[in-house]
Amino acid sequence: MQIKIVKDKLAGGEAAFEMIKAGMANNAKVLGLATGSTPITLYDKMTASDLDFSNMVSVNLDEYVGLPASNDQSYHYFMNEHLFSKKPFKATYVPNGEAENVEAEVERYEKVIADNPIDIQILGIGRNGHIGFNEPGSPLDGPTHKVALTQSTIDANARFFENESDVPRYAISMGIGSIMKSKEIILMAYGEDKADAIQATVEGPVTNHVPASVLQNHANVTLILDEAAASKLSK
Ligand SMILES: N[C@@H]1[C@@H](O)[C@H](O)[C@@H](COP(=O)(O)O)O[C@@H]1O
Repeated sequence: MQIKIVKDKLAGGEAAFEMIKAGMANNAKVLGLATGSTPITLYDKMTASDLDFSNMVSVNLDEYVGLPASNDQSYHYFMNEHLFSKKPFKATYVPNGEAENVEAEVERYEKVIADNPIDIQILGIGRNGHIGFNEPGSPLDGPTHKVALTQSTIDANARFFENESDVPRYAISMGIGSIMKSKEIILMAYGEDKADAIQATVEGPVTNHVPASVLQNHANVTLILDEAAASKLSK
């Protein structure tokens, strides 16, 4: 793993942007995209730039089950708000959380990934080490699947909803196996809330108790961290 320590999340977004730009100059065509607060500075940088994404395809990691795309907490809404409404892409894919048949949607989405192999995957990380919505205990080689969110993730997301009971309990997520097929992976983490997860990801054993630790087995991973997120690393 390569580790880049940056001053703050603005510098982190810029560093990730430069890597995407270099990847696109090197023929990258498919970006794997993430939601959460972490990638916002990257998306801001992308929308402010004159880099042309109209030949690029994007494939998002995950979506809540049961939230309509019009709900401002859905990941469809988030992506439109922060990126897609401002930067045209050739095609953008996000799992359909409103699908009546979730199993069929999971299969359709895995086919989307197979048809659009991801060149550069952007990741954030949950406080418990989850990537996408692959919670601790997820198989390290699994495909897209329906996930029951853990209480820690529900609690972390509760601040965005009026009541805790409004937080969705399920999501559709790209599997860890699907993520690991990406040619290049950029994981960003900022703030001391993420320090334990980053320490376990980088220095702990590869275990599905810390899903991000599997990235140790990937040949091309860069972690972009601020000082606080990197503060528990031993070197
Ligand atoms: N499914 C998303 C993840 O993709 C994201 O990495 C995580 C951390 O969010 P934040 O970046 O807001 O800390 O939140 C959610 O669980």
